[in-house]
Amino acid sequence: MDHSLQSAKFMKLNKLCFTRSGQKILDQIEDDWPSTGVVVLLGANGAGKSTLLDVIAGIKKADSGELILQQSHSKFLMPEPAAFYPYLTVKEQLNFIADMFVNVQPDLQVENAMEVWQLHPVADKLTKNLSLGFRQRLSLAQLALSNADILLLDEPMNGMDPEILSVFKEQVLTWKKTKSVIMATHIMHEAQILADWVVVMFQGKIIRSHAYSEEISFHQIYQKAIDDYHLGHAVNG
Ligand SMILES: Nc1ncnc2c1ncn2[C@@H]1O[C@H](COP(=O)(O)OP(=O)(O)OP(=O)(O)O)[C@@H](O)[C@H]1O
Repeated sequence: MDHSLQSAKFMKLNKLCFTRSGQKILDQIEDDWPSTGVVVLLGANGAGKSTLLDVIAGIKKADSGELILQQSHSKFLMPEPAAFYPYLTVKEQLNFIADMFVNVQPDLQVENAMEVWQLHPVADKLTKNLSLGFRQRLSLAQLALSNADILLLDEPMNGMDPEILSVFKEQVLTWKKTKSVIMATHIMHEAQILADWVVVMFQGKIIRSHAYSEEISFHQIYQKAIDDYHLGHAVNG
């Protein structure tokens, strides 16, 4: 574990709230996250992970509270499900993203992204006809082309075959040296290999958040966080 991560905080979540139809989807979210490395968000279905990523990305606006970044940063979200222009081919979709984000040698960078994420077999396929695994690859290729320094990944490992999963892990380990990678996932045993920081969400709240040390599994951290939360509630109640 890199202990410098604990001091080099860069993103402050200050009492973020997001309520819809009377449900507190984000309930006074408060936390500080490090400037580089991988922050993993764990939580049951409906805990609020995707909503939090959307608020950080700026796709959803919190009803109250604020997100404070130490400097200005570019952000790029890999949403779940992945979203593309349905009638563009894979190659056209990547060229479109490169036009927006890539200043230097866009053709070369598109080619490189296609190579890394093994997209050549589907280069001329319409994005609407891609399988789940290839949609994830294309979404990750877009993320790489964005050159953003905060990468927000919502369930990135869904549908990946073992070969592309190992490419994914290799890429994340490279990205995390210089970028902040914030990832929501249910695939705990793979995520814990990549993590520097772990966050557990429950019913719109962050109930645990700390630097991650490999001595203890995500499964144990998650279970203990939930147990302690219920115990705290029982004691307080
Ligand atoms: N715009 C909205 N209007 C009403 N309810 C919403 C809205 N956005 C999210 N929700 C609800 O907020 C809750 C949290 O959803 P969210 O997708 O953030 O959870 P999650 O932790 O990502 O879940 P999962 O693991 O299933 O992806 C869910 O109950 C969802 O139905």
